[in-house]
Amino acid sequence: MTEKIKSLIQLDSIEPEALKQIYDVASLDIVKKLAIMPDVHTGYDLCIGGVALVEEHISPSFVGYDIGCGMCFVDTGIKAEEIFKTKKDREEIAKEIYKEIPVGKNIRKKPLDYEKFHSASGDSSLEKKVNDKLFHSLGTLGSGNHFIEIGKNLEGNVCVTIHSGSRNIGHTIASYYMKKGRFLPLDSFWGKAYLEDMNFALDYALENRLTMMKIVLKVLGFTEKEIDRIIRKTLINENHNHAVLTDEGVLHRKGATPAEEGQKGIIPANMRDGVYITVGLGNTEFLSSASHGAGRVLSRRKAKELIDIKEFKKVMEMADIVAKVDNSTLDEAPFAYKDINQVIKAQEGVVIKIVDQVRPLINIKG
Ligand SMILES: Nc1nc2c(ncn2[C@@H]2O[C@H](COP(=O)(O)O)[C@@H](O)[C@H]2O)c(=O)[nH]1
Ligand SMILES: [Mn+2]
Repeated sequence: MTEKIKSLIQLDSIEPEALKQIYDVASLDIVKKLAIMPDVHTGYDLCIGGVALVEEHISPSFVGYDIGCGMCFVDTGIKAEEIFKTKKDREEIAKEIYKEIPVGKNIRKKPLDYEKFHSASGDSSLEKKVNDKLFHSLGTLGSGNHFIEIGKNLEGNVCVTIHSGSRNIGHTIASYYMKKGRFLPLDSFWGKAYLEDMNFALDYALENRLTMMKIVLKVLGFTEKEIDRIIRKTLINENHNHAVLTDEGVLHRKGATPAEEGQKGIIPANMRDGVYITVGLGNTEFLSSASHGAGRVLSRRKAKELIDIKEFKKVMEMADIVAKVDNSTLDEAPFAYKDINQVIKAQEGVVIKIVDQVRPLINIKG
């Protein structure tokens, strides 16, 4: 069983609950291979930071509730000093983004255009539930650690990163299919239906992030033509929770950045340390995947209990980042996450190489 597991970090350094999930999953006959990323922590069924190659079956719980959660990034090519002369300029931009993009549990007052959901299950009550939220949820951020971050890369250019998923749409689809079984045969009615409906949620997640990206670029003062050019030339938009059909089996990523050879990716650290831009090395030993972040060291409850708000305010002020820094975001403080340097060290040169780094100037959270 252990020969199926390939881990980018020492197994004995992993929290016991996540380790139990790793052994449970690896013990299943239909699981051919399991790769563990350095940001691994306990998840639902398959651990977060787990990539499982499964024979002829697809698993709704291995993909998880936030189908298509992922990252979106652009480099505007414009120097930060040209857009932000003062801190006040950054505060104004943050205010404007909060006005234009619903965050937390909020959704849009006016619906946006999107293709209606027709479920492959044929279940009209599932369709209604999804369609009721579909058009008002597009271009909305969500809560927790979903974020919009405007930063400055190594060249000094303004870059934008967005972390969000398929909102309530993916959650509704995931909850529905999880009741149909832990593993659905690919050639069964429920297997085929889940695959199709999951793909709908994956596309929706990509569009959700892209919609927000266009709004942020508009708020930053770019014209439609400039926005099209920035997106055409520099966009990275990838899902880190998904299942993909491959010749070897069904590849499930639960919190892992796709890292096929030459594929660009985004690894976020935390609201102080920003993001890394990566290129995949296509290392099949680790199922062509990398970490999707730093990963938590403190649960939300423990973070609220243990982190000193004064310390949180101090480090964010020292880094000169415009952000919501109060009790509501205490569980998102940099100390709630693993040290990103260690996480990068565990995978650089093995599954990815780093090509850029972006330091935050503005951070938006729900
Ligand atoms: N640059 C930022 N990175 C952040 C922030 N908040 C969290 N994070 C990182 O993102 C991943 C996402 O994890 P997921 O399981 O929810 O997809 C997390 O592990 C952190 O490393 C932020 O505000 N800015
Ligand atoms: Mn995510």
